[in-house]
Amino acid sequence: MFVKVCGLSTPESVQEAVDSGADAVGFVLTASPREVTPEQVHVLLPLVPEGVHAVGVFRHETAADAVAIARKAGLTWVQLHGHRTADDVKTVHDAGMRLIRAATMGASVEEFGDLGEDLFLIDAAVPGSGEAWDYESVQEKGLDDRKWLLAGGLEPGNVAFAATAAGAWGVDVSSGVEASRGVKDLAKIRAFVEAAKA
Ligand SMILES: O=C(O)c1ccccc1NCC(=O)[C@H](O)[C@H](O)COP(=O)(O)O
Repeated sequence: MFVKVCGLSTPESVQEAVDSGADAVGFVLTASPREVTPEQVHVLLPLVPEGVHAVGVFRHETAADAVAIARKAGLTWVQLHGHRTADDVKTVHDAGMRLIRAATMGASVEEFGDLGEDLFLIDAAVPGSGEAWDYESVQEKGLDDRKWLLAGGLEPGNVAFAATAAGAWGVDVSSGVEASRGVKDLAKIRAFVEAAKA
């Protein structure tokens, strides 16, 4: 099970995610209680070993702006929330970067299609809100062999059930490993990664 821990902003939380075995870590470079600057990401990046994807997360930015900010931060992966098109995927790939494209269950049939992204993510209506949803309902979307991540309201206690119910290839978490909004709980990060990997 691929595991991404998102919304990291301190050396301790990045180190804990990496040591716990996370496959990817996310840095929120858009308006959020978890927002970090490209300069902060630069300081945190040396803690992320080769093989663990470091991802810049964006919501309202254009793909071109996201690429520019990610480049400034030293990142080669971007995660784009919101309505996105094949042109956005091309913009990211033309920049030599890789893309996690995020959608919600309310997205159109086209948005649920494979637009060429490297990973697809299905999230709650409001990203980073900690809201759980009907994970099993994804099964009706026919994602079959797609590489996709489940997100929204996951936590150490429900990740195994949720990933199984949804048939997810991987999982992504932020709120469920926090002590309070924007403040990561190191023990919860470890418990989450262990539960997901188990
Ligand atoms: O974390 C945010 O505040 C955020 C803001 C804008 C776009 C994306 C954001 N976060 C994305 C993530 O942290 C994950 O992809 C996912 O939404 C986590 O959901 P949850 O575990 O329910 O917080």
